[in-house]
Amino acid sequence: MAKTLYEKVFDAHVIDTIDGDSLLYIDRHLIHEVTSPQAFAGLEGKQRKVRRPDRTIATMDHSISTRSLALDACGPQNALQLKTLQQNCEAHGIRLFPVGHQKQGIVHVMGPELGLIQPGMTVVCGDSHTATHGAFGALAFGIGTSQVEHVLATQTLKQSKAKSMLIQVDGTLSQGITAKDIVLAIIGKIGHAGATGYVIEYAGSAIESLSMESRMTICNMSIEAGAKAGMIAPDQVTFDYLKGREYAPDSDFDAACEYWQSLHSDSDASFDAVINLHADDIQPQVTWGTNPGQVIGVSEPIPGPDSFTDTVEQESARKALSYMGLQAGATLDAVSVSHVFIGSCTNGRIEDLRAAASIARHGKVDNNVTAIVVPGSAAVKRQAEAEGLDKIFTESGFEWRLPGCSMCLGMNDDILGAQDRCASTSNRNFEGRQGRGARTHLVSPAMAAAAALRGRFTDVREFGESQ
Ligand SMILES: CC(C)[C@H](C(=O)O)[C@@H](O)C(=O)O
Ligand code: SF4
Repeated sequence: MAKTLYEKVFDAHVIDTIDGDSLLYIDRHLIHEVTSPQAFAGLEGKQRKVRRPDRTIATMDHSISTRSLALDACGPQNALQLKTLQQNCEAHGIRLFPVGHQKQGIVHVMGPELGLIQPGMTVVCGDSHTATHGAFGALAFGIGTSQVEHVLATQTLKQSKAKSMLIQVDGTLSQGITAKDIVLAIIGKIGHAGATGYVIEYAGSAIESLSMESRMTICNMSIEAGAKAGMIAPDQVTFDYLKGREYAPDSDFDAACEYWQSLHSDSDASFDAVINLHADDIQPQVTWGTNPGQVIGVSEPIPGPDSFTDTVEQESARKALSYMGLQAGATLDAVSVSHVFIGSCTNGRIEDLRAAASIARHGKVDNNVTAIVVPGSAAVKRQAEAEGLDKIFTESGFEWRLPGCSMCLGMNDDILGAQDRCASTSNRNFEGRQGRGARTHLVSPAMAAAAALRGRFTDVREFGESQ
Protein backbone atom coordinates (compact mmCIF):
# COMPACT_ATOMS: atom_id res chain seq x y z
CA MET A 1 0.00 0.00 0.00
CA ALA A 2 1.21 3.50 -0.84
CA LYS A 3 2.44 5.38 2.21
CA THR A 4 3.31 8.95 3.13
CA LEU A 5 6.70 9.75 4.62
CA TYR A 6 4.98 10.17 7.99
CA GLU A 7 3.36 6.71 7.76
CA LYS A 8 6.67 5.11 6.79
CA VAL A 9 8.50 6.49 9.81
CA PHE A 10 5.57 5.92 12.17
CA ASP A 11 5.01 2.32 11.05
CA ALA A 12 8.71 1.48 11.29
CA HIS A 13 8.64 2.33 15.01
CA VAL A 14 5.48 0.52 16.16
CA ILE A 15 6.45 -2.14 18.68
CA ASP A 16 3.01 -2.87 20.10
CA THR A 17 -0.64 -1.82 19.95
CA ILE A 18 -2.43 -0.80 23.13
CA ASP A 19 -6.16 0.05 23.16
CA GLY A 20 -6.01 0.99 19.49
CA ASP A 21 -2.98 3.24 19.97
CA SER A 22 0.53 2.41 18.86
CA LEU A 23 3.49 2.08 21.16
CA LEU A 24 6.37 3.75 19.33
CA TYR A 25 10.05 3.18 19.92
CA ILE A 26 11.84 6.51 20.44
CA ASP A 27 15.27 6.88 18.87
CA ARG A 28 16.29 10.22 20.38
CA HIS A 29 15.17 11.98 23.51
CA LEU A 30 16.35 15.55 23.97
CA ILE A 31 15.91 17.19 27.36
CA HIS A 32 16.35 20.64 28.87
CA GLU A 33 16.06 22.19 32.31
CA VAL A 34 12.45 23.38 32.14
CA THR A 35 10.42 20.24 31.45
CA SER A 36 12.66 17.52 32.88
CA PRO A 37 12.85 18.06 36.70
CA GLN A 38 9.40 16.64 37.49
CA ALA A 39 9.98 13.74 35.11
CA PHE A 40 13.16 12.75 36.95
CA ALA A 41 11.44 13.25 40.29
CA GLY A 42 8.69 10.90 39.08
CA LEU A 43 11.25 8.27 38.11
CA GLU A 44 12.97 8.50 41.46
CA GLY A 45 9.66 8.25 43.30
CA LYS A 46 9.06 4.94 41.53
CA GLN A 47 12.69 3.91 41.86
CA ARG A 48 13.07 3.52 38.12
CA LYS A 49 16.16 4.05 36.02
CA VAL A 50 16.57 5.80 32.69
CA ARG A 51 16.26 2.96 30.20
CA ARG A 52 18.54 4.35 27.49
CA PRO A 53 20.79 7.12 28.80
CA ASP A 54 22.77 6.73 25.56
CA ARG A 55 19.74 7.86 23.54
CA THR A 56 19.04 10.81 25.84
CA ILE A 57 20.91 14.12 25.46
CA ALA A 58 20.58 17.19 27.64
CA THR A 59 21.39 20.85 27.21
CA MET A 60 20.83 24.08 29.14
CA ASP A 61 19.04 26.70 27.11
CA HIS A 62 15.90 28.37 28.48
CA SER A 63 16.79 29.67 31.93
CA ILE A 64 20.35 30.79 31.29
CA SER A 65 21.87 34.23 31.06
CA THR A 66 23.11 35.52 27.72
CA ARG A 67 25.60 37.82 29.47
CA SER A 68 27.26 35.53 32.00
CA LEU A 69 28.24 31.88 32.23
CA ALA A 70 27.31 31.73 35.91
CA LEU A 71 24.36 29.41 36.57
CA ASP A 72 22.97 31.79 39.17
CA ALA A 73 23.21 34.86 36.93
CA CYS A 74 19.42 34.92 36.53
CA GLY A 75 18.47 34.35 40.12
CA PRO A 76 18.09 31.41 42.52
CA GLN A 77 15.01 29.91 40.83
CA ASN A 78 16.76 29.54 37.48
CA ALA A 79 19.95 28.35 39.18
CA LEU A 80 18.00 25.62 40.97
CA GLN A 81 16.47 24.42 37.71
CA LEU A 82 19.89 24.28 36.03
CA LYS A 83 21.61 22.55 38.96
CA THR A 84 18.77 20.04 39.14
CA LEU A 85 19.33 19.16 35.49
CA GLN A 86 23.04 18.76 36.20
CA GLN A 87 22.38 16.46 39.15
CA ASN A 88 19.80 14.39 37.28
CA CYS A 89 22.12 13.90 34.34
CA GLU A 90 24.97 12.86 36.62
CA ALA A 91 22.77 10.46 38.55
CA HIS A 92 21.46 8.78 35.40
CA GLY A 93 24.56 8.87 33.20
CA ILE A 94 23.09 11.28 30.63
CA ARG A 95 25.34 13.46 28.47
CA LEU A 96 24.76 17.10 29.33
CA PHE A 97 26.02 20.15 27.51
CA PRO A 98 25.96 22.77 30.26
CA VAL A 99 26.45 26.51 29.99
CA GLY A 100 29.94 27.23 28.70
CA HIS A 101 30.33 23.81 27.03
CA GLN A 102 31.41 24.00 23.40
CA LYS A 103 28.41 21.88 22.31
CA GLN A 104 25.78 23.72 24.40
CA GLY A 105 22.93 25.43 22.60
CA ILE A 106 19.19 25.71 22.22
CA VAL A 107 18.04 22.11 22.15
CA HIS A 108 16.71 22.39 18.58
CA VAL A 109 19.90 23.98 17.31
CA MET A 110 22.41 21.82 19.17
CA GLY A 111 20.80 18.44 18.25
CA PRO A 112 20.92 18.79 14.47
CA GLU A 113 24.36 20.39 14.36
CA LEU A 114 25.86 17.42 16.21
CA GLY A 115 24.28 14.98 13.75
CA LEU A 116 22.05 13.58 16.50
CA ILE A 117 18.98 13.84 14.30
CA GLN A 118 18.85 11.60 11.26
CA PRO A 119 16.24 10.71 8.64
CA GLY A 120 13.68 8.15 9.71
CA MET A 121 14.24 8.61 13.44
CA THR A 122 11.60 9.24 16.05
CA VAL A 123 12.64 12.25 18.12
CA VAL A 124 10.90 13.67 21.17
CA CYS A 125 11.56 16.45 23.65
CA GLY A 126 9.51 18.14 26.32
CA ASP A 127 9.31 21.17 24.10
CA SER A 128 6.79 22.17 21.47
CA HIS A 129 9.35 23.21 18.87
CA THR A 130 10.70 19.69 18.56
CA ALA A 131 8.97 19.79 15.17
CA THR A 132 12.19 21.48 13.97
CA HIS A 133 13.88 18.11 13.57
CA GLY A 134 11.34 16.97 11.01
CA ALA A 135 13.50 18.89 8.52
CA PHE A 136 15.63 15.73 8.39
CA GLY A 137 12.72 13.45 7.55
CA ALA A 138 12.50 12.43 11.20
CA LEU A 139 9.19 12.15 13.04
CA ALA A 140 9.79 14.71 15.77
CA PHE A 141 7.28 16.18 18.17
CA GLY A 142 6.98 17.82 21.55
CA ILE A 143 5.73 15.92 24.58
CA GLY A 144 4.50 16.81 28.07
CA THR A 145 6.40 16.23 31.28
CA SER A 146 4.57 12.99 32.16
CA GLN A 147 5.48 11.69 28.71
CA VAL A 148 9.09 12.76 29.29
CA GLU A 149 9.03 10.52 32.35
CA HIS A 150 7.53 7.69 30.31
CA VAL A 151 10.19 7.97 27.61
CA LEU A 152 12.97 8.18 30.20
CA ALA A 153 11.67 5.00 31.83
CA THR A 154 10.81 2.94 28.75
CA GLN A 155 12.21 4.62 25.61
CA THR A 156 8.71 4.24 24.16
CA LEU A 157 5.61 6.39 23.81
CA LYS A 158 1.94 5.66 23.13
CA GLN A 159 0.66 7.53 20.08
CA SER A 160 -2.30 7.55 17.75
CA LYS A 161 -1.79 8.30 14.09
CA ALA A 162 -2.41 11.90 13.07
CA LYS A 163 -4.02 13.05 9.82
CA SER A 164 -1.64 14.01 7.04
CA MET A 165 -1.37 17.37 5.26
CA LEU A 166 0.76 18.07 2.22
CA ILE A 167 1.92 21.66 1.87
CA GLN A 168 3.35 22.11 -1.58
CA VAL A 169 5.41 25.25 -2.22
CA ASP A 170 6.50 25.56 -5.84
CA GLY A 171 8.31 28.25 -7.75
CA THR A 172 11.25 30.50 -6.94
CA LEU A 173 11.64 32.84 -3.99
CA SER A 174 12.31 36.47 -4.85
CA GLN A 175 15.57 37.97 -3.66
CA GLY A 176 15.45 38.77 0.07
CA ILE A 177 12.64 36.30 0.81
CA THR A 178 13.52 33.50 3.22
CA ALA A 179 12.20 30.34 4.82
CA LYS A 180 10.73 32.45 7.63
CA ASP A 181 8.62 34.33 5.09
CA ILE A 182 7.46 31.04 3.56
CA VAL A 183 6.34 29.58 6.86
CA LEU A 184 4.68 32.80 8.02
CA ALA A 185 2.87 32.98 4.66
CA ILE A 186 1.73 29.37 5.14
CA ILE A 187 0.39 30.09 8.62
CA GLY A 188 -1.21 33.27 7.32
CA LYS A 189 -3.01 31.17 4.75
CA ILE A 190 -4.16 28.23 6.86
CA GLY A 191 -4.41 29.99 10.24
CA HIS A 192 -2.75 29.33 13.57
CA ALA A 193 -4.97 26.30 14.15
CA GLY A 194 -5.17 25.31 10.48
CA ALA A 195 -3.12 22.15 10.87
CA THR A 196 -4.49 20.98 14.23
CA GLY A 197 -4.59 17.19 14.26
CA TYR A 198 -2.22 16.89 11.31
CA VAL A 199 1.37 16.05 10.59
CA ILE A 200 2.50 18.32 7.76
CA GLU A 201 4.80 17.27 4.96
CA TYR A 202 6.40 20.24 3.16
CA ALA A 203 7.29 19.55 -0.45
CA GLY A 204 7.68 21.25 -3.81
CA SER A 205 10.53 22.90 -5.69
CA ALA A 206 10.80 25.89 -3.34
CA ILE A 207 11.24 23.59 -0.33
CA GLU A 208 13.73 21.35 -2.14
CA SER A 209 15.85 24.39 -2.96
CA LEU A 210 16.29 25.26 0.73
CA SER A 211 19.34 24.56 2.91
CA MET A 212 18.94 22.41 6.03
CA GLU A 213 18.95 25.55 8.19
CA SER A 214 16.04 26.97 6.22
CA ARG A 215 14.18 23.67 6.26
CA MET A 216 14.52 23.68 10.06
CA THR A 217 13.04 27.19 10.20
CA ILE A 218 10.00 25.92 8.29
CA CYS A 219 9.47 22.73 10.30
CA ASN A 220 10.09 24.63 13.56
CA MET A 221 6.93 26.67 13.07
CA SER A 222 4.66 23.72 12.19
CA ILE A 223 3.42 23.83 15.75
CA GLU A 224 2.42 27.48 15.24
CA ALA A 225 -0.08 26.24 12.67
CA GLY A 226 -1.32 23.74 15.25
CA ALA A 227 0.37 20.71 13.66
CA LYS A 228 1.76 17.85 15.66
CA ALA A 229 4.89 17.72 13.52
CA GLY A 230 6.30 18.89 10.20
CA MET A 231 8.48 16.80 7.93
CA ILE A 232 10.55 17.19 4.78
CA ALA A 233 11.73 14.19 2.80
CA PRO A 234 15.51 13.77 3.08
CA ASP A 235 17.57 14.33 -0.06
CA GLN A 236 21.16 15.04 -1.07
CA VAL A 237 21.05 18.36 0.85
CA THR A 238 20.22 16.38 4.00
CA PHE A 239 22.90 13.76 3.41
CA ASP A 240 25.57 16.40 2.69
CA TYR A 241 24.64 18.24 5.88
CA LEU A 242 24.94 15.07 7.99
CA LYS A 243 28.15 13.70 6.56
CA GLY A 244 31.03 14.07 8.99
CA ARG A 245 28.92 15.31 11.93
CA GLU A 246 29.90 13.87 15.27
CA TYR A 247 26.95 11.55 15.86
CA ALA A 248 26.13 10.80 12.21
CA PRO A 249 26.92 7.35 10.85
CA ASP A 250 30.56 7.13 9.84
CA SER A 251 31.86 4.00 8.10
CA ASP A 252 28.26 2.91 7.50
CA PHE A 253 27.21 6.30 6.07
CA ASP A 254 26.54 4.97 2.55
CA ALA A 255 24.37 2.15 3.87
CA ALA A 256 22.45 4.68 5.95
CA CYS A 257 21.94 6.87 2.87
CA GLU A 258 20.50 3.93 1.01
CA TYR A 259 17.81 3.51 3.66
CA TRP A 260 17.26 7.26 3.95
CA GLN A 261 16.59 7.45 0.22
CA SER A 262 13.49 5.30 0.71
CA LEU A 263 12.04 7.89 3.09
CA HIS A 264 9.68 9.88 0.89
CA SER A 265 5.95 9.76 0.28
CA ASP A 266 5.05 7.28 -2.45
CA SER A 267 3.82 9.04 -5.58
CA ASP A 268 0.34 7.56 -5.16
CA ALA A 269 0.15 8.15 -1.38
CA SER A 270 -2.93 10.06 -0.32
CA PHE A 271 -3.08 12.98 2.12
CA ASP A 272 -6.07 14.12 4.16
CA ALA A 273 -5.46 17.71 3.07
CA VAL A 274 -3.38 19.42 0.39
CA ILE A 275 -2.39 23.12 0.38
CA ASN A 276 -0.57 24.86 -2.47
CA LEU A 277 1.53 28.02 -2.34
CA HIS A 278 3.57 29.83 -4.99
CA ALA A 279 6.94 30.97 -3.75
CA ASP A 280 7.03 33.80 -6.30
CA ASP A 281 4.03 35.48 -4.61
CA ILE A 282 5.60 35.60 -1.13
CA GLN A 283 6.51 39.06 0.22
CA PRO A 284 8.62 39.78 3.34
CA GLN A 285 6.21 38.88 6.14
CA VAL A 286 5.52 40.73 9.39
CA THR A 287 2.97 39.67 12.00
CA TRP A 288 0.65 42.47 13.10
CA GLY A 289 -1.34 40.54 15.72
CA THR A 290 -1.00 38.20 18.65
CA ASN A 291 -0.94 34.88 16.88
CA PRO A 292 1.42 33.88 14.06
CA GLY A 293 -1.47 33.62 11.57
CA GLN A 294 -2.11 37.36 11.93
CA VAL A 295 0.52 38.21 9.36
CA ILE A 296 0.83 40.37 6.23
CA GLY A 297 3.37 41.36 3.61
CA VAL A 298 5.35 44.38 4.84
CA SER A 299 3.74 46.74 2.33
CA GLU A 300 0.16 45.57 2.87
CA PRO A 301 -2.28 47.54 5.04
CA ILE A 302 -3.01 46.17 8.51
CA PRO A 303 -6.39 44.45 8.27
CA GLY A 304 -9.33 45.59 10.35
CA PRO A 305 -11.78 43.27 12.13
CA ASP A 306 -14.26 43.80 9.27
CA SER A 307 -11.95 42.13 6.78
CA PHE A 308 -12.68 38.78 8.45
CA THR A 309 -15.93 36.93 7.90
CA ASP A 310 -15.60 34.68 10.93
CA THR A 311 -16.83 36.38 14.13
CA VAL A 312 -14.15 34.71 16.26
CA GLU A 313 -11.47 36.07 13.95
CA GLN A 314 -13.08 39.50 14.02
CA GLU A 315 -12.95 39.56 17.79
CA SER A 316 -9.42 38.22 17.82
CA ALA A 317 -8.34 40.97 15.36
CA ARG A 318 -10.03 43.64 17.50
CA LYS A 319 -8.23 42.44 20.62
CA ALA A 320 -4.93 42.05 18.79
CA LEU A 321 -5.01 45.56 17.31
CA SER A 322 -5.72 47.01 20.72
CA TYR A 323 -2.95 45.01 22.44
CA MET A 324 -0.50 45.79 19.67
CA GLY A 325 -1.43 49.49 19.57
CA LEU A 326 -2.02 49.43 15.82
CA GLN A 327 -4.55 51.07 13.49
CA ALA A 328 -6.30 49.05 10.81
CA GLY A 329 -5.46 50.40 7.38
CA ALA A 330 -2.00 51.70 8.35
CA THR A 331 1.08 50.03 6.90
CA LEU A 332 3.77 48.56 9.09
CA ASP A 333 6.52 50.65 7.52
CA ALA A 334 5.08 53.55 9.49
CA VAL A 335 5.44 51.65 12.77
CA SER A 336 8.59 52.19 14.80
CA VAL A 337 10.23 49.51 16.92
CA SER A 338 12.05 49.89 20.23
CA HIS A 339 13.74 46.48 20.24
CA VAL A 340 15.12 43.92 17.84
CA PHE A 341 15.81 40.30 18.78
CA ILE A 342 17.76 38.09 16.41
CA GLY A 343 18.01 34.51 17.63
CA SER A 344 15.90 31.52 18.80
CA CYS A 345 15.49 27.96 17.54
CA THR A 346 13.64 29.37 14.53
CA ASN A 347 16.31 31.80 13.34
CA GLY A 348 19.44 31.50 15.50
CA ARG A 349 21.51 29.44 13.06
CA ILE A 350 24.58 30.55 11.15
CA GLU A 351 22.69 31.20 7.93
CA ASP A 352 20.29 33.46 9.86
CA LEU A 353 23.14 35.45 11.38
CA ARG A 354 24.78 35.79 7.96
CA ALA A 355 21.53 37.15 6.53
CA ALA A 356 21.13 39.62 9.40
CA ALA A 357 24.79 40.70 9.18
CA SER A 358 24.46 41.32 5.45
CA ILE A 359 21.93 44.04 6.33
CA ALA A 360 23.66 45.23 9.52
CA ARG A 361 26.77 46.12 7.58
CA HIS A 362 24.80 48.81 5.74
CA GLY A 363 24.66 51.14 8.72
CA LYS A 364 24.05 51.77 12.40
CA VAL A 365 21.29 50.65 14.70
CA ASP A 366 18.79 53.48 15.12
CA ASN A 367 19.29 55.52 18.30
CA ASN A 368 15.86 54.57 19.61
CA VAL A 369 16.39 50.83 19.19
CA THR A 370 18.01 48.25 21.43
CA ALA A 371 19.09 45.32 19.27
CA ILE A 372 20.51 42.01 20.45
CA VAL A 373 21.90 39.06 18.55
CA VAL A 374 21.83 35.74 20.39
CA PRO A 375 23.44 32.79 18.58
CA GLY A 376 21.44 29.57 18.77
CA SER A 377 24.37 27.58 20.05
CA ALA A 378 28.00 27.79 21.09
CA ALA A 379 28.94 26.31 17.70
CA VAL A 380 26.96 28.99 15.86
CA LYS A 381 28.68 31.63 17.99
CA ARG A 382 32.15 30.26 17.19
CA GLN A 383 31.39 30.03 13.49
CA ALA A 384 29.94 33.55 13.39
CA GLU A 385 33.01 34.91 15.17
CA ALA A 386 35.31 33.05 12.78
CA GLU A 387 33.49 34.79 9.92
CA GLY A 388 33.68 38.19 11.64
CA LEU A 389 29.89 38.52 11.92
CA ASP A 390 30.13 39.53 15.58
CA LYS A 391 32.26 42.52 14.54
CA ILE A 392 29.74 43.54 11.90
CA PHE A 393 26.98 43.42 14.50
CA THR A 394 28.82 45.23 17.28
CA GLU A 395 30.17 47.92 14.94
CA SER A 396 26.63 48.50 13.77
CA GLY A 397 25.40 48.83 17.38
CA PHE A 398 23.90 45.38 18.05
CA GLU A 399 24.75 43.58 21.30
CA TRP A 400 26.48 40.22 20.76
CA ARG A 401 25.39 37.73 23.39
CA LEU A 402 25.97 34.18 24.65
CA PRO A 403 23.81 31.38 23.18
CA GLY A 404 20.39 30.48 24.62
CA CYS A 405 16.63 30.95 24.21
CA SER A 406 16.88 34.47 25.59
CA MET A 407 14.24 36.98 24.55
CA CYS A 408 12.26 34.41 22.59
CA LEU A 409 10.35 33.85 25.81
CA GLY A 410 12.30 35.74 28.47
CA MET A 411 12.82 33.03 31.05
CA ASN A 412 16.04 34.89 31.84
CA ASP A 413 16.52 38.63 32.19
CA ASP A 414 16.14 39.39 28.47
CA ILE A 415 12.63 40.71 28.92
CA LEU A 416 10.76 43.58 27.33
CA GLY A 417 8.72 46.17 29.17
CA ALA A 418 5.06 46.98 28.62
CA GLN A 419 4.44 48.50 25.18
CA ASP A 420 7.97 47.88 24.00
CA ARG A 421 7.72 46.90 20.35
CA CYS A 422 10.05 44.21 19.11
CA ALA A 423 10.93 42.95 15.65
CA SER A 424 11.74 39.38 16.59
CA THR A 425 13.03 36.40 14.62
CA SER A 426 11.39 33.97 17.06
CA ASN A 427 8.19 32.01 16.54
CA ARG A 428 5.54 33.21 18.98
CA ASN A 429 3.84 36.59 19.26
CA PHE A 430 1.31 35.77 21.98
CA GLU A 431 0.35 38.48 24.45
CA GLY A 432 3.13 38.82 27.00
CA ARG A 433 5.44 36.33 25.30
CA GLN A 434 8.50 38.57 25.54
CA GLY A 435 7.38 40.42 28.66
CA ARG A 436 4.13 41.62 30.16
CA GLY A 437 2.43 44.05 27.79
CA ALA A 438 5.25 43.78 25.24
CA ARG A 439 4.44 43.73 21.53
CA THR A 440 6.10 41.14 19.32
CA HIS A 441 6.27 41.21 15.53
CA LEU A 442 7.65 38.05 13.94
CA VAL A 443 9.96 38.59 10.99
CA SER A 444 12.94 37.05 9.19
CA PRO A 445 16.51 37.82 10.36
CA ALA A 446 17.10 40.20 7.44
CA MET A 447 13.84 42.03 8.15
CA ALA A 448 14.76 42.27 11.85
CA ALA A 449 18.17 43.76 11.01
CA ALA A 450 16.54 46.20 8.58
CA ALA A 451 14.10 47.30 11.31
CA ALA A 452 17.04 47.83 13.68
CA LEU A 453 18.80 50.14 11.23
CA ARG A 454 15.75 52.13 10.14
CA GLY A 455 13.97 52.13 13.51
CA ARG A 456 10.77 50.94 11.84
CA PHE A 457 9.65 48.05 9.67
CA THR A 458 11.23 48.26 6.26
CA ASP A 459 11.04 46.11 3.17
CA VAL A 460 14.42 44.38 3.21
CA ARG A 461 14.48 44.54 -0.56
CA GLU A 462 15.18 48.27 -0.25
CA PHE A 463 18.70 47.27 0.72
CA GLY A 464 19.15 45.94 -2.80
CA GLU A 465 21.07 43.06 -4.30
CA SER A 466 24.16 43.68 -2.17
CA GLN A 467 22.65 41.82 0.78
C1 LIG B 1 9.62 25.94 28.01
C2 LIG B 1 9.03 25.06 26.96
C3 LIG B 1 8.17 24.05 27.60
C4 LIG B 1 8.34 25.85 25.86
C5 LIG B 1 7.79 24.96 24.74
O1 LIG B 1 7.35 23.85 24.91
O2 LIG B 1 7.75 25.39 23.62
C6 LIG B 1 9.27 26.88 25.25
O3 LIG B 1 10.34 26.31 24.60
C7 LIG B 1 8.51 27.79 24.34
O4 LIG B 1 8.97 28.04 23.22
O5 LIG B 1 7.46 28.30 24.74
S1 SF4 C 1 14.21 29.39 21.40
FE1 SF4 C 1 12.13 29.93 22.00
S2 SF4 C 1 10.81 28.54 20.90
FE2 SF4 C 1 12.85 27.71 20.84
S3 SF4 C 1 12.95 26.28 22.52
FE3 SF4 C 1 13.74 28.24 23.24
S4 SF4 C 1 11.98 29.27 24.12
FE4 SF4 C 1 11.17 27.60 22.88
